[in-house]
Amino acid sequence: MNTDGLYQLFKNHPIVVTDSRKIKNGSLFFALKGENFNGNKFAAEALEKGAAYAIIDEAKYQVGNRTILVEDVLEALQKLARWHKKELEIPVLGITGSNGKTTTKELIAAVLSKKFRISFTQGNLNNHIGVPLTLLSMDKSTEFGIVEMGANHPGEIAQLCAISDPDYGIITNIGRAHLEGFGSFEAIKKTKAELYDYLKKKNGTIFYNRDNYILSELTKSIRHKISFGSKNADLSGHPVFSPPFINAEVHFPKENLYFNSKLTGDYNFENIMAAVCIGHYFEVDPRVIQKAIKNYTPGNNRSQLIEKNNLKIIMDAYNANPTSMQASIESFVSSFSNPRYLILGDMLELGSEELNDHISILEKTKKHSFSEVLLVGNAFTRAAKSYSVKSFINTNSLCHYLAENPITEGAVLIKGSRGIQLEKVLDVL
Ligand SMILES: CC(=O)N[C@H]1[C@@H](OP(=O)(O)OP(=O)(O)OC[C@H]2O[C@@H](n3ccc(=O)[nH]c3=O)[C@H](O)[C@@H]2O)O[C@H](CO)[C@@H](O)[C@@H]1O[C@H](C)C(=O)N[C@@H](C)C(=O)N[C@H](CCC(=O)N[C@@H](CCC[C@@H](N)C(=O)O)C(=O)O)C(=O)O
Ligand SMILES: Nc1ncnc2c1ncn2[C@@H]1O[C@H](COP(=O)(O)OP(=O)(O)OP(=O)(O)O)[C@@H](O)[C@H]1O
Ligand SMILES: C[C@@H](N)C(=O)N[C@H](C)C(=O)O
Repeated sequence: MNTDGLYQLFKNHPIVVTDSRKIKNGSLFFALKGENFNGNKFAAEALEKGAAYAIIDEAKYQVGNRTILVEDVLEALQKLARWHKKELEIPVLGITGSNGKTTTKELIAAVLSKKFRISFTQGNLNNHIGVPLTLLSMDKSTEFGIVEMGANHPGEIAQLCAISDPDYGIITNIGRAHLEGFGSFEAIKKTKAELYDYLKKKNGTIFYNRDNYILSELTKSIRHKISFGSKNADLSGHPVFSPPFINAEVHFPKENLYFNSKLTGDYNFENIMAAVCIGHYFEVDPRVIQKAIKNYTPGNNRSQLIEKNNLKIIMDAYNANPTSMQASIESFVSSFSNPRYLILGDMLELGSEELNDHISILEKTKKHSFSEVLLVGNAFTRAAKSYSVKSFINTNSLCHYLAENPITEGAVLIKGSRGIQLEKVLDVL
């Protein structure tokens, strides 16, 4: 069946499900292939459980007339999403970047939802499957779409733009994340800039951080652009540190307004400014924007402040790369004095630069004084050999150590890649 045909089915059954364990009545089940399973095998089960149709790409799994055979299920899902976006005729804002995509997206969503009926990426569903699912969750009532786009290899943002067809875009920043898949910083830059390339071609509008040199350079040839930042920007403001939270004073044409947040980490200033700028552009009342920013509480181990026993814990264990780890440590140092502790986990997916990048972080930690630096993971353990810091092969070993040697007071930064599971440390603090 072609995309037009599928779209007719989708119009009558506008709920897309990709997991037979989570079937909804009357839904369309897309039988994806993944690392562990072949979704085709669950087509019959999905239909039994109430799916209206199952979209498959292996003829041997056809059952009756409610299995729809396509060439490639993933491709069919992506094409359907693109078709749907065109049919909806709503503006879509695309967000990519190395760090801060989800936080910025959540802040923008909080702001724009005060004026529009919006639909936006849930959690981190930002890849070649998550982006189509996000688009297909939008319906006729949606007035504005916000789509987060993630990448760990070259060309991926162009592919996601082709699916989501954004009208507006923002790159949060470009840093050294997922170097293993990209191969080089230049490749990261080129891939992220694919969002600008796409918008340039369709005369779309981009929002960018004027303080960021790389982004300012990349936007030079773009016509429709709106900047934010600390100076010389269309909307300027400056960070106001209220440790451990970061706030912003923003200079609107007629007044200066103060934006409180529940976000730790001074790097969140740019995320807040992005949301304020985009809200202002779409004419959300600045005082309404203030409230939206103030009410946003980060979750899922992203720059969270947790107070436990006598400790102030910055839980930042959702992900890590050289750029964000450096930003996190710097912000921690300017927020807290001793007693302060660093618990750092490996930064994953760095490829051949792994050892050097971990050593660089240790060099940075030497410039400040900490009550203790505790490291977790293979890369940090190798890097730590010539430093007087303790390292542990995994989080469980660190937990055993902390149970015997508790941290009793002060501030603790917990930062590491998702795979290191540093959040488990919270149980023993
Ligand atoms: C395909 C899928 O959605 N898989 C999810 C599923 O995995 P599972 O282990 O169950 O098996 P398979 O993937 O092999 O299964 C194939 C299909 O079979 C279905 N199925 C299985 C068993 C059964 O009984 N019935 C069935 O119907 C199954 O549902 C599959 O459809 O569950 C896992 C646990 O919940 C999910 O983790 C897994 O999700 C995959 C990884 C996925 O891609 N999900 C997207 C919706 C998504 O957007 N996920 C994001 C990840 C975003 C991310 O990491 N972004 C990076 C950058 C982007 C990199 C990109 N190149 C990439 O590789 O992803 C970033 O840094 O931001 C998320 O989950 O957060
Ligand atoms: N503007 C920023 N600059 C540097 N680091 C940041 C910035 N914003 C967030 N971070 C760091 O990145 C972590 C994850 O934030 P967030 O989930 O918003 O990023 P993301 O880009 O969506 O991540 P992912 O690619 O894994 O989805 C934060 O906890 C923080 O440590
Ligand atoms: C969690 C995932 N989106 C990610 O960013 N992974 C990297 C490798 C990390 O956890 O640091």
